[in-house]
Formats: sequence, C-alpha cells, structure tokens
Amino acid sequence: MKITKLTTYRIPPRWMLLKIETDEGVTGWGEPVIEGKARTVEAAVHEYAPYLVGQDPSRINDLWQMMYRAGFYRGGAILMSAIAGIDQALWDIKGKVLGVPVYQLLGGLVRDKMKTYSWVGGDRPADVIEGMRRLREAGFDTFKMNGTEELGIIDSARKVDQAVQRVAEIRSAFGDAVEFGLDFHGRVAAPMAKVLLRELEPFRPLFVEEPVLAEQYEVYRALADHTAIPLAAGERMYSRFEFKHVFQQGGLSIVQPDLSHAGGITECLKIAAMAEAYDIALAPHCPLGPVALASCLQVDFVSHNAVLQEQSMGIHYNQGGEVLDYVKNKEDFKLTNGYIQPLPKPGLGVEIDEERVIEASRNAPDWRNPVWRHEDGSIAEW
Ligand SMILES: O=C(O)[C@H](O)[C@@H](O)[C@@H](O)[C@H](O)CO
Ligand SMILES: [Mg+2]
Repeated sequence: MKITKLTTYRIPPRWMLLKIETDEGVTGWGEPVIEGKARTVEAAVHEYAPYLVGQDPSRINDLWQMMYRAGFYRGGAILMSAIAGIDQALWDIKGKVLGVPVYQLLGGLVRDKMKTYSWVGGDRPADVIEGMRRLREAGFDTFKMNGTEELGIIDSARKVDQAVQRVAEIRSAFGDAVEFGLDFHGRVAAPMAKVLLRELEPFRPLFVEEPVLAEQYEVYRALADHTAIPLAAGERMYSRFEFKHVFQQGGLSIVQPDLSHAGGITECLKIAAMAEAYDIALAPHCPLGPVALASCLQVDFVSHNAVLQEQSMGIHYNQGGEVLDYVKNKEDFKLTNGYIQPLPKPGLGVEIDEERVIEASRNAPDWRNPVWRHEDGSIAEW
C-alpha cells in the first residue's frame, strides 16, 4: 500500500481536518491544527507531503521519525501539530486495514469507559453555576472553567476575591457533588499564582491548569510545594522532549498533552508512559473536533494513568460548528453520566461525513483568539 494524496479542509468553528488517501482506496483522517494558526499548520502539512507520498502508510514509526528528524529543525506548536494530524491519519489507516480500533493495536482496553469533563462559563468565566446546573441534568459532575479574567503580574485583592468568590459560590451551590478544574490559561504570573492557589485551596478544586505559562515550567515545583491543589499543564508542550524537563523537576500532578499538538498518538503514548513512571495522571487536552477527540480516546483506553478527558461539546469556542456536526457515527460518541465507551469502529473510530466537511470548508473562518489588554493598554495574556 502507498500514500497517494494529502488533502486539508479548514472548517468551522476553527478546526482543520486532513484526509490521507492510499492506492488501495483506504483513507485516514487526522486533525492537525493550532487554534488561530490553521493556515500555518496547513502549509506545514503540505510541506511534509513530499516525505509521505509514495511511502508505505503502515510504517508509522519510521514516517514519524522522518518527519520529526529529517528536516533538521524540529518541535514547536506548528510542526508538531502537523505531525500530530498526519500521525492520527496513519493510525486511522492502519486500524481500517486490519479491521480493528487503534486501541486493539496498542494492547487492548485498560478500562471499560472513560470519564470526560465539560467546560462551563466562557473566556470571562460567568454563569458557571447555571452552566453546571444545566450539565448536571445531563449527568455531568466534572467541569472546567477559566479561573480568572485578565490578571496583572501583581494584581489587586479585588481581582483575587472575584476568582475566589466564583469558586465559593460553586461549593455553596453544589457542595462536593461536583468537581471542577480551574484553568488559569496562562493568564496568571508566578507571583499571583502563589496568592490565588493559597486563597483557592479551601475550596478544593480538582486541579489548577496552566498555573503559569508553559515557558515558566520551572515554577511548577515551587508552586506544588506551596499548595495541595493538583497542578496540571501540557497543552502548550509539544513533545516528550519538553515534558521530560517537567517530569525530572516535578511539580505537575496531571499532564495534558494535546493529541493534535504534541505529535499525535505515537508521541502522546510515550508521554503517557513517561508520566505513569512518575505517578502523574494523564488528562489529554482537547478543545477541538471529533478526530482529535477520537485520537485522545485511543490513548485514554490503553493508558492506566488516564483519569479525565476534555471534550468540547458545547464549549464557548464552538461558534458555527459542533463536535459531532461532521460525524456520521454520532451514536458512538454518546456520553452517559459524563462517561464515554470505547469507540467500536476500526481505526480512530470516527466516520467523517466528507460531503459535510467539503461543504463547510468552502466558507472556512480564520478564527483568532481575542487580543486582550490591561487597563493601562499593555497586552494581557488571554
Ligand atoms: O483547556 C483548554 O481547553 C484550553 O486552555 C483552551 O481554552 C485553549 O487551548 C484554546 O483552545 C486556545 O485557543
Ligand atoms: Mg487549558
């Protein structure tokens, strides 16, 4: 079998899908994308095409190493997202050729179902109580929200109180019937992370995500010594060569590699295994589309330390497109009390409605995240 063609489709709300075709009619789908830089990743995917067309798609490991190493420069959000989507599509092809879900190729199921969580609130966390109330009716009990709005390197007691008050209201509304992660989203600098973690600790959030920016990873250790709240990060780390620094120095209780940013299934499996050796939990990041989610689930179902899966159904980013809009086998993505069953179909387990994708790609948005500024006009982390 030989790879014959790579086709990319940028689609609403802010995703990109990749179709890899072969000379035996088997096609695989991937989701290579960086939110806000879809066109850049698209260019990178097509720059990898000459390395791939004519090659045997079953040799995933060799193709992965070739894409990662043969171009001299390596790593980073764009190249690792391009490799991620290509890797996903190659695993999809392999599973379809052999007639089994990818997890069967990775040693089989390690659990019967996988717990997921839902976002509540939006960019500026609001109405989180109402959001949780609504999702609890659908059986969810685990959520994530942004922990703050813009926050200065040093900021006011009022801003801290706003963040704490929101969390206090959750606990007074639901007690310990809900769990929630707080995503600091890189908005919080080290000085304020210490303050917020101390003030939030009595309300026992399940985790605090990106407590500081990924480029400040050296701070994780000090923050972890300062709080009992489990610290989580990983969506802006792109390979096991980045994660290894975090494993060595400690500080994270949960790692959140993104299956569409960190080199795909081949790389994230290795990150998951490294994390397990350090007793660190895996909770793949996934605010994206159906192929990204399906790829996450393939890793979740073979990783002992997988504890939670982000899924973006109803997330505030999904304006103009929802996770299952482009999926034919919607029933396989059913969430029951927040849990999802292993995807039964061969490959990644997602049957893409290609006509819908092609139609939607005709009017692809150029989504970008908002540019935030502080009161003084300086740029704020979004
Ligand atoms: O935890 C999450 O889902 C992420 O922080 C998410 O909000 C961002 O990755 C966003 O997709 C960037 O455009
Ligand atoms: Mg996040």
